[in-house]
Amino acid sequence: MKPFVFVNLAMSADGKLSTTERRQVKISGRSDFLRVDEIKAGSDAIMVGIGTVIADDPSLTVKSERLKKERTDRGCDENPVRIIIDSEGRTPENAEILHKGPGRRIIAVSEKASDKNLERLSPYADIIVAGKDKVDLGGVMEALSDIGIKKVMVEGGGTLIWSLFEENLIDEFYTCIGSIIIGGQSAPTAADGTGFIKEENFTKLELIDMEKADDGVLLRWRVK
Ligand SMILES: NC(=O)C1=CN([C@@H]2O[C@H](COP(=O)(O)OP(=O)(O)OC[C@H]3O[C@@H](n4cnc5c(N)ncnc54)[C@H](OP(=O)(O)O)[C@@H]3O)[C@@H](O)[C@H]2O)C=CC1
Ligand SMILES: Nc1nc(O)c(N)c(N[C@@H]2O[C@H](COP(=O)(O)O)[C@@H](O)[C@H]2O)n1
Repeated sequence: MKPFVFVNLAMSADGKLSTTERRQVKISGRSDFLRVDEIKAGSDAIMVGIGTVIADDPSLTVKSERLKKERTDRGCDENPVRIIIDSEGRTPENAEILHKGPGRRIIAVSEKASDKNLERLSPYADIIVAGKDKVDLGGVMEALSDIGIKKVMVEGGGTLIWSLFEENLIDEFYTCIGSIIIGGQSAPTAADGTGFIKEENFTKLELIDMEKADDGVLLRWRVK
């Protein structure tokens, strides 16, 4: 069993998630910020790769007081369970995600993570060990389902999302395309990694919704 998994990203009109320096940039506008807060508050868990934690130092907290209250009124923590995919347990101890706002944190590591790192991180997060070198994402999804997590929002970045597509673990894919060009061959995109080579392996999507969002457009796709 696996939870329902959806990706939400903001990308530039040329398909970039940030700059070649992998610096966090503002891509979407105010109305998208509010939409993202709503879908985050409606999720049981929110997942990012260690690359995003190191580049952006996000907190991944729910921002609106109303949405936080709605969560606590229905018996949930203010914030969804925050999950980091981090083979070696490199997450910095002072990362925002480990400190800001109440709620459970999980760091999914592989067997490569040192005991020292596991000891270092265990005061801040529950640890799931899955996979030999890289984190076994299918195994993590099963473990999440076993602890009652039904809906996972993936915030990025492109390396993690690529692996989730490759392993057919994504159900829906939402992108807010902003009205800027970032450019740069090595700037991250929505699905980096090795890429599919054969057309028959491409992930096929069905467009379920599109709407204007500020100066950009929000596209919602379902994986066929
Ligand atoms: N615009 C937007 O909406 C967003 C933009 N971003 C941007 O994306 C960039 C970060 O993305 P990126 O560098 O791709 O990093 P990711 O956040 O995708 O993290 C990737 C890392 O996760 C670890 N990992 C462990 N197991 C796996 C696995 N099975 N598959 C894939 N990864 C695994 C690897 O590190 P290890 O081997 O050490 O475990 C890997 O390098 C930043 O520039 C950030 O600003 C990020 C989120 C949203
Ligand atoms: N939805 C969206 N729009 C943008 O313009 C963005 N730059 C991002 N980036 C991601 O949002 C996360 C920030 O989380 P916190 O505010 O710290 O909770 C982070 O992962 C960014 O990469 N998203």
